[in-house]
Parts: sequence; structure tokens; C-alpha cells
Amino acid sequence: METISMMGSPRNNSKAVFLPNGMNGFKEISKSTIGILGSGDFAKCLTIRLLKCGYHVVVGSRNPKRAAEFFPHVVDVTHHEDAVAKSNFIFVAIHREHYASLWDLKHLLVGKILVDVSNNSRMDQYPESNAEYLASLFPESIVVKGFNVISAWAMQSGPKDASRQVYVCSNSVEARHQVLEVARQLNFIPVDLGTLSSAREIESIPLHLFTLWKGPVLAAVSLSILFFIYSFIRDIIHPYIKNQQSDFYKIPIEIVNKTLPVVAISLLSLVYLAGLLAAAYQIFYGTKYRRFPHWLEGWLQCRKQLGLLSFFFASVHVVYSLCLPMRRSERYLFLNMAFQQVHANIENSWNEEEVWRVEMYISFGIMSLGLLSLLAVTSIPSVNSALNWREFSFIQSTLGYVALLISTFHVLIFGWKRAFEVECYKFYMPPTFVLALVLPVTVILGKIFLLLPCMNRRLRRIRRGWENSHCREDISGTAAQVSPERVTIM
Ligand SMILES: NC(=O)C1=CN([C@@H]2O[C@H](COP(=O)(O)OP(=O)(O)OC[C@H]3O[C@@H](n4cnc5c(N)ncnc54)[C@H](OP(=O)(O)O)[C@@H]3O)[C@@H](O)[C@H]2O)C=CC1
Ligand SMILES: [Fe+3]
Repeated sequence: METISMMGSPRNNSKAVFLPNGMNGFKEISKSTIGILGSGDFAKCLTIRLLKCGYHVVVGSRNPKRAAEFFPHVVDVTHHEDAVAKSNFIFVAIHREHYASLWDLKHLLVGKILVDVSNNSRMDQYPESNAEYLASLFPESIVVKGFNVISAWAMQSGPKDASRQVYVCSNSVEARHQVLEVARQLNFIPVDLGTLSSAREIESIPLHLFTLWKGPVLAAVSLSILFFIYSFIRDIIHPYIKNQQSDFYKIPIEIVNKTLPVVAISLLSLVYLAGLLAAAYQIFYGTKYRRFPHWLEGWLQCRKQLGLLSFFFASVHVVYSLCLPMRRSERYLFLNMAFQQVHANIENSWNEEEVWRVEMYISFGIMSLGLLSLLAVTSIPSVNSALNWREFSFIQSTLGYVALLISTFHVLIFGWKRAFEVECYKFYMPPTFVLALVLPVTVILGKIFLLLPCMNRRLRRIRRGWENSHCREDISGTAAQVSPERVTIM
């Protein structure tokens, strides 16, 4: 394999306005000429990024005169043949449908690296990946798939966060390494995905639409609708039918603010319930080398999204709660209460038990929000990467359970008085907070059960692979199996 050469550079490097970015090693790449076929959006943005990082760029266009207007003057915009002749490293920045139009360049492309950056508009649009198709058209060139996950905009503005990964694959190890190095020099994070057979997987990445968010969002929306309707019937419709009491003013704030914490705590419970079910599955089968069912695997993989949604609902609940005293209804109720107190000639209405209840309720609420914020912050990749595995696990697992426990107390303290209120509909429609406690209490009890010495010992043995290791044949791609030990909202 040839390295990227300086040969054919259209102008003297010393005149270049854009200097190499000072990275060590691979000097020949930083001074080389890189070719780009096509003069569209991606080509323009890639050119700017390459120039900023010290490369010379030659762009091949069907109409170089017109295309040159859109590129900085230092760029050599020329015909396809000329561009291909001047570079050994060529980005093919045209759509797959037009690959065949490059057929005439076949003899000029022999032995050159062709980087396929193309994407499709939908999944499984073609029988083979675009990169494999390009490789079949130009079997004597070296095709590398890469950069397709970077949008033209991100390419131009430059990678600013830790998730700017560039996935690369090719059948030529050397070509792959050269593309990885270029990606690194452009300040992206290159990820080597091996041979060209991974191209299909890489091409499908930009087509995913919130894949991991679908389940959690659906769960959050369903829980919200369920609890909203429940609270609405219980707290508004029921008193209206029973006593002709019109409490419809409660809908925009009170009922919403009752729904939010219930959804938040239920979602947080779902994060940890997945891990518990995985542990129970392993204990039941006595091995960790058995694939989880699909639904559980999917659930385990979207725990970060569930946790972040829980954080979102909890934060909105806090804002709503802080705004409660601002309501006009609250002022009227307060004045009415004061008047009634005066009327009843009560000088001091201090209720020690009530005071303590509300103080504890608020304190637990603040603590759980603080812990949830910590879990959310540590799930950000850049923060996450600064933690070692034990620290991460401590925050996401141990502190996560503490957050769930404190949130449960918060809900319990809020509602415990009502639990003792004798109401005729209490038996067929328990207060909303009782439903809110079903999931967290189940999870907490499940965790306590797993922490029992005999269970804990058994689980440890299984996870270290000491039990039933003969079941290894069940594994078939355990990589996809998320370790339930990693009970995280990450
Ligand atoms: N835009 C983006 O954000 C991203 C794009 N990509 C991929 O990059 C590639 C280019 O995308 P983009 O720049 O947006 O597309 P554009 O439509 O903006 O540009 C495509 C270029 O291809 C050339 N072209 C058009 N028709 C033909 C043809 N019949 N024969 C030969 N060349 C032709 C044209 O250049 P000329 O007229 O100079 O020959 C045109 O400028 C695509 O494969 C796309 O999937 C990948 C990631 C992100
Ligand atoms: Fe609350």
C-alpha cells in the first residue's frame, strides 16, 4: 500500500495559508494532497476542515469553473481526471446513484484509496452497502468507508464534543489506518470497525431515529397519560359527581404536578428494575452465559434514556412545586383559611407534626433531585470518561438506589396522611401516591432480596463465571448482552 504522497501537489506547500495542526507523526499526511470528487455541501465543508488542518485539497468536478466559486482560492478545483491524477487519497463525495459515472476514471484510480462517505435515505435501500458497491465498480482501488456519520455542518464547524466518532472500515489494514489518521488529524475520534463488511452497519448509523429513545419516551408518555387520567378522575370528576364540587381549576397545575413526580419515580424504578430482572434471570438459569430475552436486552440498553427522562420529569416537578404559592387560587385559599381561623378564634395554628412532615418532604425532594442531577451529569460521555469503572458503578448503582430510596420517602411523606383519610372511594381508587409507590417499593424490596448474603454470594459466583460455565455454548455473541451489574442510568 502506498502512503499518501506529496506528489502532484498543485502548488508549493510553503505558500499555503493553512498550516499543519502541529500533530506529531504522520507528517507526510499533514502535508499531502487530498482529492475530493464532487463539489456539493459535503465536499465544501470537508475541504474547509482539511485546509484548517493543513492539508492541500484538490477538488474534482464536472464543471470546475462553476464549482470554483464556492471554494477558497487556495483549493485546486479541476476536472475529475486531473484531481484523481494529483492525489492518491480521494474522498468520493457524490451520491451512490452517480458512482457509475466515475467509470471512465477506473484506470486512473488503480491502487488509490477511495473514501466512501455516502449515506442512503432509508434502511436496506440497496442489496449491498454503498462502499461494497463502490469496491465492486473499482476492484483495483482500495475502498474505505468512513466520515458518513459526520454531517456537513459538523464537518465545517469542527467536532466540539466527545461523541464525534468517525467509524472506519476497509479490507486493507494500511488504508484503514491512513483514514483513521486523517480522521484523528481532523480532530475526530476514529473508530476502527474492521473489514468492509461493516460498511452496512456504518451506513445504517445516521438512519437511526432516536432508536434508544423510542421505548423510554413511549413509557414516559404512557405513564403520564395513565396517571393524569387517574388523578383527573379521582380528584376532579369524583368530587364533582359526588358533591357537585367544581375543582376543574386544578387541571393545569395540581393534576399535572401530581403526574410529574409519579412518572419520574416510576421511570427511575424502571432503570433499576431492568438490572434486577437480569440478575433474577441469571440466578434462575445459574449462568451468565445465556442470552437475555430480546425485550430485556433492549430494556437494559435504554436505561440511560429512562434515567434522563426521569431527571427531566423530576426537574419540571420541582419548578411546578416552586410556583405553587404564586397561584391566585392558593392566595384565596390562604385568605379563607386565615379568616376561618380568626372566626374560630384560634390564635396559633402551629401543628408540630405537619411542620415536620413538610420539612422532611421538602428536604427529601431536594436531596433526590441533587442525586438525580449527579446521575445525569455522570452519564455525559466526557464526564463519564473521567471516572474509572468503580467510581462510575458507585455513582450509577449505589447512589442511584439511594436516590430511589429518598424519592420513595419523599412521595411517602407527602401522602402518608391521606392514606389514613377515610373516604368512601378510597378502596376502589387509592390515592395517586399509592400507585406511585408500587414500582419503587418493588425495586427496593428486590434489591434487598438480592443483597441477602446467600443470594449475593450466588450472584457473584455466577458473574465471575464460576457456576455452570458449561453453559458457555449458549452465549452466541455475549457482547450485545449488557452486564446487569452495570445498573446505571448511563
Ligand atoms: N451533506 C451532508 O451533510 C452529508 C453528505 N454525505 C454524503 O456525501 C455525499 C455528497 O453529499 P452532498 O455534498 O450533500 O451532496 P450534493 O448533492 O450537495 O453534491 C453532490 C455532488 O456530486 C456531484 N454530482 C452530482 N451528480 C453527479 C453525476 N451524475 N455524476 C458525477 N457527479 C455528480 C456534484 O458535483 P459536480 O457538479 O461538481 O460534479 C454535486 O455537487 C453523498 O454521498 C452523501 O450521502 C455524508 C454525510 C453528510
Ligand atoms: Fe414532590
